[in-house]
Amino acid sequence: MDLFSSDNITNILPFDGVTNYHGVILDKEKADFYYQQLLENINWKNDEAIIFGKKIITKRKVAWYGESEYSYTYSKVTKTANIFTKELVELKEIIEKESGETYNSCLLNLYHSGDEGMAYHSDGEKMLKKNGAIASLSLGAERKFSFKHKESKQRIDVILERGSLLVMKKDTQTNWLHRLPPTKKVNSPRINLTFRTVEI
Ligand SMILES: O=C(O)CCC(=O)C(=O)O
Ligand SMILES: [Fe+2]
Repeated sequence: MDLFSSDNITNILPFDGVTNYHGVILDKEKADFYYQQLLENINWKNDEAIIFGKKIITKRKVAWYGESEYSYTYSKVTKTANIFTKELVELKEIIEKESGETYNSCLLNLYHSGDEGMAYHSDGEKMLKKNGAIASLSLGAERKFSFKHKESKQRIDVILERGSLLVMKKDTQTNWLHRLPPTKKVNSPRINLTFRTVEI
């Protein structure tokens, strides 16, 4: 396999958006190294969200990092970002080079097993740069990821391999929802990093 080549980048969406799957961009050794580092050194917290007016705590853990300690609102709860660690700066540089885009923040998700996932949504928070690229790096267990068109309801599935990069661009968030479906087939953890641009 030719790592770091741009030959095999494909837009997995048939229309109304551009979402490029770059395949595996980190070799096994690097993917394992960063997975372990992030598992140990990230300030993981159970996510809080307000759903139908009630505060809920998710099993999945999350963490927000950025270039400064900006405050942000996610799932109707306001929090403060952590400052990028050395490993996150390294990964950001690798991903910026691979995707040809820049980012100033990162949302990390830790799914302990296949029981944990994320429901259909699009990433359209007000603070996010409109139509800015969102680059998703997957570490640990391989999981299925699904898109659903908001009108036609067409579904597109992709397997996010360990060390792979998926970049959602242009009007993807306007026209498509995405989710990480729970699965009985996976019983080991996965870490996902989504690099984004927030307007501070
Ligand atoms: O875990 C993933 O692959 C995606 C996470 C996601 O969609 C998000 O954090 O907005
Ligand atoms: Fe998302």
